[in-house]
Amino acid sequence: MIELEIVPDHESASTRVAGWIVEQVRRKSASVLGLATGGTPERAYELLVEKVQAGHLSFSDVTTFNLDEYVGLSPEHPQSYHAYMRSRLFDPAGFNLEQTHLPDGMAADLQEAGQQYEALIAASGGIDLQLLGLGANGHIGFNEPGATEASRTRVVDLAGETIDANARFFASAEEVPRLALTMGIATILEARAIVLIATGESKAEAVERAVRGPVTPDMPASFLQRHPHVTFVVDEAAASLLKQRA
Ligand SMILES: N[C@@H]1[C@@H](O)[C@H](O)[C@@H](COP(=O)(O)O)O[C@@H]1O
Repeated sequence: MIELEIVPDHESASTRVAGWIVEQVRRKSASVLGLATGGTPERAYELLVEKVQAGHLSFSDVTTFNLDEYVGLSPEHPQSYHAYMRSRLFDPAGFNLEQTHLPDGMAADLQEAGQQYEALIAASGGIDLQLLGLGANGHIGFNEPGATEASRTRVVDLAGETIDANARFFASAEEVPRLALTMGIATILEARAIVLIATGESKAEAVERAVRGPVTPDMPASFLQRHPHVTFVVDEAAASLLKQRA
């Protein structure tokens, strides 16, 4: 069952999601957080940084695991998810980089890197709270349509629409990597709690199909229906089709 929180706009969705993370860390300082990239969670990260800088929050005992990374981009590449996380959250919120983990998209053996990532997550005790964004095509992490419920951290081909959607962060679509290393659906579903943030009209169809549609690899986010503690925080625009067809 997916729980829905419909809020007016992106700002209130960001506030809600940041609040969720704050509550988790206050309840358990040594929380293991699963983190997401993309444009949607940027504001939530900003709000968390403000709290840390004001002395109201500390991530000093937290461990983090990110969902995914492009294959072939070094951590220094400005569009790598390593760089994204360092600039948006890890550096300004005072993380020690040893607390943070992202898949190694530069590994010589990517399959082995995926297995090692799974082992690290397991050794940490598992993810307490996983933050997710949502692709307009229904992807979570980089689990594109076709991803199976049993999938684990592995190399995937990016869908054409994902390459086009993410081209805005690169000089051109040609520069967007074609491959990524991503946690699988099974990896994500093992988190104890999941919160997904989706805002804007471009996500409305994916939200509606994920929440109401059949559970199918065609809509990877629909697998979240199988998780006992998952909440979607969506703004009015992203909830528009849910409301229309209610
Ligand atoms: N791999 C990421 C996802 O983790 C993210 O949730 C999604 C949506 O991105 P945005 O928030 O920019 O719409 O696409 C990216 O490609």
